[in-house]
Amino acid sequence: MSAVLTVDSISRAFGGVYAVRDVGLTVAAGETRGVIGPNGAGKSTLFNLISGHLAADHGTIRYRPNGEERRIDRLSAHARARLGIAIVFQSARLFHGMTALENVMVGAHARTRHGFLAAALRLPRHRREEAGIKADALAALDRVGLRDWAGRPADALPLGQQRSLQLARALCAQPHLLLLDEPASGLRAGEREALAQLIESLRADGLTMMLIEHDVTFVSRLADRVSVLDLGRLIAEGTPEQVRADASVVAAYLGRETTGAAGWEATG
Ligand SMILES: Nc1ncnc2c1ncn2[C@@H]1O[C@H](COP(=O)(O)OP(=O)(O)OP(=O)(O)O)[C@@H](O)[C@H]1O
Repeated sequence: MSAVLTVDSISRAFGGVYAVRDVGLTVAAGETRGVIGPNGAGKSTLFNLISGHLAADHGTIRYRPNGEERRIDRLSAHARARLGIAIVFQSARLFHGMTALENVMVGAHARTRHGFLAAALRLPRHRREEAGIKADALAALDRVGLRDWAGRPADALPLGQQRSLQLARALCAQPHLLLLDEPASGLRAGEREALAQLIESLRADGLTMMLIEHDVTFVSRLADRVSVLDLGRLIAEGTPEQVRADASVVAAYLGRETTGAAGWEATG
């Protein structure tokens, strides 16, 4: 199967300390890739390097949503978003005081062609585009099970549904590669299950995803393959079963993080 994403020897340091060091990985079309590792391993930094919210010091990133492969590591985050790379950040970034629908529509405006002037003047082409965005936003809300919440204030949603709303905002752009940074963190059991089912259904639709997750049971259920980072380096990669049996992975968790070790053992 062809690769959607090829990261080659990517590095990024902060104040002389590597957050990500010489990491290379390939994500196949339609794959769900888990990314795990102890606190501070470099997982979020890796995602920001892929989405363009951080610039790499070294290394290349190539992307092939369909057809031709291109180098994207010098492109802005906005340009990468337009090419279909969407990221859902760990912390909720909703626009308060807006409805659920408006929150999704604001995300979609980033990719409109006519821009601010046409919107400000309310030109016909803008109104047509606006109607299209609204339809896409409603479809995205429907996809995550929030269609009935479209007109309600985003702040009124429980945390689990706020996460789904962020996912809807990402899906509204019809991405080819979706990066999810700990989408289940802080959720209650029922909310986690709903989120897992949603991710499974996106996977069944063939969407290529990368998923940072601390809970090894959760990631093992969802991921085709798992990449393990520790202290900025990629220390293991394989199926969930393979990485769980990898001595260096077990050592990284047991050595540095009590909660991680507990989560690890719980998977048996
Ligand atoms: N903007 C920044 N400025 C300085 N240091 C940073 C910055 N972002 C990340 N780091 C450092 O880089 C390292 C990797 O951090 P990162 O957030 O990528 O790890 P992580 O694996 O996502 O951790 P967690 O599981 O705790 O979210 C850490 O030592 C962190 O302190």
